[in-house]
Amino acid sequence: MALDSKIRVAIVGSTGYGGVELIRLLQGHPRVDITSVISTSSAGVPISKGFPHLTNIINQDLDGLDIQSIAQKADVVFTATPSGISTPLVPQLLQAGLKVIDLSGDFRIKDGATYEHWYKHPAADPRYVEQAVYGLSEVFGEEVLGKDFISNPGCFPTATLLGLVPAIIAGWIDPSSIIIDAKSGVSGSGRGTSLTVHYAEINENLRAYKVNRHQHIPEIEQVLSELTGEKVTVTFTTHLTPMTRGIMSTMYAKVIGEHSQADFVDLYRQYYEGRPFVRVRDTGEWPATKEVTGSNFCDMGLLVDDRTGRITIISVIDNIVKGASGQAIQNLNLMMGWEEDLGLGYTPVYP
Ligand SMILES: NC(=O)C1=CN([C@@H]2O[C@H](COP(=O)(O)OP(=O)(O)OC[C@H]3O[C@@H](n4cnc5c(N)ncnc54)[C@H](OP(=O)(O)O)[C@@H]3O)[C@@H](O)[C@H]2O)C=CC1
Ligand SMILES: CC(=O)N[C@@H](CCC(=O)OP(=O)(O)O)C(=O)O
Repeated sequence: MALDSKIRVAIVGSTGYGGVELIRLLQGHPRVDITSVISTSSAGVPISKGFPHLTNIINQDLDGLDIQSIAQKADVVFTATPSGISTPLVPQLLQAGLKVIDLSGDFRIKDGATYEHWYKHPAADPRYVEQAVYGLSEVFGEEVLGKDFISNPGCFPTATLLGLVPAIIAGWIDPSSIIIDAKSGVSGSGRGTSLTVHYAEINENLRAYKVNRHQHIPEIEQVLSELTGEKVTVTFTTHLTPMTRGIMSTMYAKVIGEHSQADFVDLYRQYYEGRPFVRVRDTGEWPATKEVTGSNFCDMGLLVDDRTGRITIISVIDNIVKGASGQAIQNLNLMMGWEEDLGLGYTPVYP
């Protein structure tokens, strides 16, 4: 491919939050042309009809979902579809010769029985689950290069794993002691309405949900188990907060060995050196969700408590950007061998 040539991209689920965000971000990408935006419910309608903020930005009608048509129009497909939809869809796209980046949870969990236990519907064909590369960019990015099929991580696992991985790999925290307390804005649950995200239910309210049964628990445990070589289980509680975007993951773990606060900050900065999207704060400074809104950054702070022997790590992301569409584009860049941050240089929107 010539240096200045562009690849053609299609988006399935382009009327959802993840899909619309892919359009916003990809419009600024120098090596991508969006050639098909796909909707099962609004085919034939101009995308700007439902999303007036895209008027003059993308001048296209929504296409219906047709595999052969996608294969003619595109080289790469993002599937930003609800859980269960990608299971039969992605194999068809791959068989048609397309490269796929799937934003759903359908191909993240390597063990089919575990997937079915947590997601409550049938697991995907194990051959495709095996083929999928888990695209937590800063940790497994090297495995993404040249691959055809990337399973993009979940939003909570992205914030949480980026906060835990350096200490876990170094063996500086006890894997059996990890407790994670996470909060999300309501856009994390997608564009479909439900009583829980009704304004009167969420405004000025804070609610824990899916306690001990969240589908991201096996995803976090799978990665930590792979990295430590032992079976890791975590306590993980999610909360819904009255904000539109943002995830904050607060993690606690027992420190192993004699490692000071300065040692931990050095460890994290070294691990993420050269990675453009992770920013480790100075001691005593803590990130807030607004400091990453609209961007692909993951900001984190950490503090060792000598009194309890525990460390507290706080990590924030924008759930739709680094937690979904931004990381998916980061994976596209890594897959194609481009600069990791190509087209992703967005400064957070503040305030
Ligand atoms: N929102 C977030 O913060 C994050 C989301 N994710 C994951 O990304 C995926 C998309 O999430 P999100 O955009 O929030 O979800 P939304 O509910 O906002 O959008 C999903 C889209 O999928 C399309 N769709 C529905 N049924 C089908 C079908 N049978 N075939 C093809 N397309 C279909 C719909 O569009 P239409 O009816 O027009 O076809 C809909 O707009 C999900 O798997 C989600 O779990 C992951 C990380 C974070
Ligand atoms: C606020 C909110 O409801 N968030 C969703 C995130 C869902 C998601 O991203 O699902 P997959 O990654 O599994 O596809 C949740 O907690 O279930």
